[in-house]
Amino acid sequence: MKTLSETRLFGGVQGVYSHPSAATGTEMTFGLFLPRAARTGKVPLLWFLSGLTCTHENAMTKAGAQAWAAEHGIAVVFPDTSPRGDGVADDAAFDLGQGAGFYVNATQAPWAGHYRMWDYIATDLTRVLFDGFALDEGRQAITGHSMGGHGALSLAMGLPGRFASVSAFAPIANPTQSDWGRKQFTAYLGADESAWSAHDATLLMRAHGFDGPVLVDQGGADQFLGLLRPEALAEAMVARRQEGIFRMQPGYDHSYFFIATFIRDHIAFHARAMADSGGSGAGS
Ligand SMILES: N[C@@H](CCC(=O)N[C@@H](CS)C(=O)NCC(=O)O)C(=O)O
Repeated sequence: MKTLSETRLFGGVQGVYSHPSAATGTEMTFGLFLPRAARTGKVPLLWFLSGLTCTHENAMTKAGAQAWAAEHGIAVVFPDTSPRGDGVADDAAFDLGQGAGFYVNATQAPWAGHYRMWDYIATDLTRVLFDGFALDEGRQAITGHSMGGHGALSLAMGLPGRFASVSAFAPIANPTQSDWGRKQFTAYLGADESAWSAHDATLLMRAHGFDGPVLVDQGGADQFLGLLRPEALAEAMVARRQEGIFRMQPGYDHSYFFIATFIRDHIAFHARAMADSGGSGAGS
């Protein structure tokens, strides 16, 4: 692992690091905020998965998470959204290829070689984080925005027991029924739609839900509402009797201004759930 930068803020440290990933076969960059408490003991970890076109940097610099993470004594990791580099397949469209990994393991050419973002998050980056930093593997939670909200919800429901809580800002909530999903799943996973359902938050919610609290915020003036399909997830949460809160926020769009407005609530929500979850030890 290489340290690219470490900068003091809110009494903690905002680091940027890179490391070789066996999952993607590339060098990957991530941001990690460690609160002051990490100097003397292991702290809980919140994952923040970003959306289309983002690198590790967007949420790290624009979401405003660190002030509240420092207050609650929790770390926040900001992973990249895809493998990158000259030897990595790409597409001219902003919603496919580099910056648009969709948190799946691609099985189709030309993507299968490097686009393994599920394994990257679930396994590779997990080991780098818990082996390299003062983080409590038994206290993890996950959030994300848009494509990253899709990633957070599908990883949380796909890896039962791992995350104490899950939240999302304007998630791509029902990708198997949206052009933000069908296009990418066809490219990465192939035309057989049976391989897609493990990556659709609405279908996962209908099938088994999440064993813990869920918080979803959606802007009412989001320019991508038709692609995000929040109503499908909200209906599935009610049908499942899922513990959780779905909030429509009138007037808010899809931007980081929306995220920055509500991030305080999400950090407090996850801090509470991770404190309740026991911690120290058996993270899976
Ligand atoms: N560039 C796209 C929109 C991409 C977009 O809105 N990306 C969101 C995530 S889905 C984002 O976080 N962008 C980066 C940023 O705002 O910093 C378009 O023009 O339609």
